[in-house]
Amino acid sequence: MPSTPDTALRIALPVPLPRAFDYRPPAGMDVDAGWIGCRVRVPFGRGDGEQVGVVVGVGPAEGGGDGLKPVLERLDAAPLLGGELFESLRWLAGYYHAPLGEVLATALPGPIRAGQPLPETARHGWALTPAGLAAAAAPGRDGKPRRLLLQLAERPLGEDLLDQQAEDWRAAARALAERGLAERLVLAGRPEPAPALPGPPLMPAQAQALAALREGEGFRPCLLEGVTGSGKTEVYLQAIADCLAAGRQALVLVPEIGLTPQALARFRSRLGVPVLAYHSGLADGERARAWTAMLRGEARVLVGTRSAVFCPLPEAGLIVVDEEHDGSYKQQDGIRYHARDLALVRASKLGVPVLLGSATPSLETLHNALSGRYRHLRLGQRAGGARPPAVRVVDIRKRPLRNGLSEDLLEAVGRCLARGEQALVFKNRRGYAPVLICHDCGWSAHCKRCDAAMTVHAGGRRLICHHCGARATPPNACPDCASLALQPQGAGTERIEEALAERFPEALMIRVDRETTRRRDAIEKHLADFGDRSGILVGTQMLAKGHDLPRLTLVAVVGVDEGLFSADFRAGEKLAQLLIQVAGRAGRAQLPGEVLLQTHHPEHPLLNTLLAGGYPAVAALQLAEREVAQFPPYAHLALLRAEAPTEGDMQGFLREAREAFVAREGVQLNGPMPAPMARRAGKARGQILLDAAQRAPLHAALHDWLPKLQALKSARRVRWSLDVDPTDLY
Ligand SMILES: Nc1ncnc2c1ncn2[C@@H]1O[C@H](COP(=O)(O)OP(=O)(O)OP(=O)(O)O)[C@@H](O)[C@H]1O
Ligand SMILES: [Zn+2]
Repeated sequence: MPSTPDTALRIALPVPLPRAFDYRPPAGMDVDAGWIGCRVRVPFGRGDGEQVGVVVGVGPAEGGGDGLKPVLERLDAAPLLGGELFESLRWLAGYYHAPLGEVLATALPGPIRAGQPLPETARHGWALTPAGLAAAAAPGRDGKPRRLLLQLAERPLGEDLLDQQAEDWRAAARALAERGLAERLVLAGRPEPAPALPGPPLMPAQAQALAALREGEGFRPCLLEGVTGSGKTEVYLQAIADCLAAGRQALVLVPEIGLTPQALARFRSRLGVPVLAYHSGLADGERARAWTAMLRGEARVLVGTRSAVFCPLPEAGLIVVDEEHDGSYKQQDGIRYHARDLALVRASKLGVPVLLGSATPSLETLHNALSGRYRHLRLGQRAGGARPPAVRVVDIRKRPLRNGLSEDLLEAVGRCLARGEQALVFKNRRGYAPVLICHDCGWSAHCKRCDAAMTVHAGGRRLICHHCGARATPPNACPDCASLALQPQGAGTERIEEALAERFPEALMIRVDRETTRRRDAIEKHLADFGDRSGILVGTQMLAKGHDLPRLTLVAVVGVDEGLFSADFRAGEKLAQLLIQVAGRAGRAQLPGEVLLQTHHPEHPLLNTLLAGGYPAVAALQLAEREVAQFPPYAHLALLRAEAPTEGDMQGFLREAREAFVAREGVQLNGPMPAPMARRAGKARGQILLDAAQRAPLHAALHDWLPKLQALKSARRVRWSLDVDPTDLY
């Protein structure tokens, strides 16, 4: 459209205001729809403040063009956020009731958001210098640098190919560069496809799933429900290979702890094209490069965690969401989006299949599959001849326990070690023991700032609050009754490790939890050190998925009971998922596996259902309960959370929020009520829960409510947020 004096550019800025801002085009420039999706630099705020925003509209200025400030600079010649991605982000802003400017800022990698030019995405490689060639011809000491030197003597190699061969070539390359033997350079042309390793021939169920996926055209949401070890990843790999052969790009989302070097190496060795990784552990520049390489179509496959769902897919062919039930797909602050749900929306706008895989699908997804909205593909058996593990409940009522471990469990570990195999003792909690309790009066050590017990660490010498990180020294005597009978209650991983070491002093043992594995690759290192030697692994949920340990034949679960009784309506679903996932670590190869569940409640319906019918039976039971109670997926929720230094401010805001709510047919407002954890880090916390049988009235109600909340004076004294489809009610 030709610019008139009134034409304005509507710009979304990364500020917490739910509107776009009008600016005048730069002097003497015509603007048209081609500006939409481009970044611009604009004056904003007082003085010479500036912001980088994205043009979201072009048209007559609201209230005339007078007085509008001009755009300072257009940063992109062609739209950065075009077509589908832009539409999907608009959907996201609408659905989560978040300002579009903040959504766009969340979607863009840091340097791009900050207005930097798009990074260079040319492929880099390594080649030998003349000195390097001479060194390669001469004899030398063997080692990683030497092996790389000999490889490069044959021809220069791209970094993507080097990545495909070994994760740790960079240190060797640096060592060669420091000695002037090799140098990094830009490679011309497209990557030559590396030889892809062939996969095993598919089993009939896998072949059927793949055939069903190939059927039809356009958007096809599919649930691939396959028991652990049934070969879901093989199906993804074949589907991705199809997609690549058709000349299209694939996006694979994996959970936070699923993006292991092992997993990446499997994708890389099997696909024969560079596979980019995308996760929060990457440097900003690397993320910007991966994002841009997808935008330019140079990259064909990207495997990443939650935020990878924002990668451009101009030539999309497939989206895979592995372990679709995993909690890490939901962002728990800022814009509280669910990456799986956004993946579905993107696939539908892109007109491509989306494959949701899990052994333990979320009840939301399962409900969609059972009601026919998604195709339901099943893999009922383990691949490669592995049998499902035998599961046994160990009743520990009135049985003596050694540091929380029953004799049955210890004997099973002993038998496993005697066979020369590996045992995993799994506890869904870290720390030496959960709480310090006075055996005489019942006093327990609580965090001064949170409504939570502190956890005993370091063999009893330290208390840590796992909610705010506060540390304290345990008192010598009970502050309430002066008794000296202070005892740690319950068994954490440290204490289990101690108990096992006492019983099996000779056994090789490692503990894998957040304390021992701060770094992303630490688990891998632990497991590599362990190798396939016989021994005991003690761990928390970090070990529950993803890892393939062929000699692991016994999984013993301690502390099942904590998950059986909880206020959270999702607790049963989460416990069943965790038990199935951790049980899935046992007996994945040729050796048969055994699983022990140690509990005080052997009659609990959830455990019995799980034993008799596996996850599908538990899911059916839970779905029936949710239907009766009208919880998701049979109802839709939105949660308004508020926290403030004083109880009064928090309650005042929630009271006014309730008054500002306009009643709407089909939407129930519950509260204000205290949050399940009513104090955290010294702040009082409360909430209001909205529920509705239908989404539309819920969203209409939120749409009316939000501007009123923003206008409340009391809102300035609290921190508040709105969570659409909350996954936990804390
Ligand atoms: N058709 C097949 N023939 C032989 N072995 C197979 C076949 N498909 C998969 N496998 C092997 O079985 C094991 C499990 O397969 P895979 O990792 O694909 O399963 P999964 O369902 O993705 O596992 P998880 O439970 O970790 O999600 C792997 O070692 C894999 O190489
Ligand atoms: Zn605390």
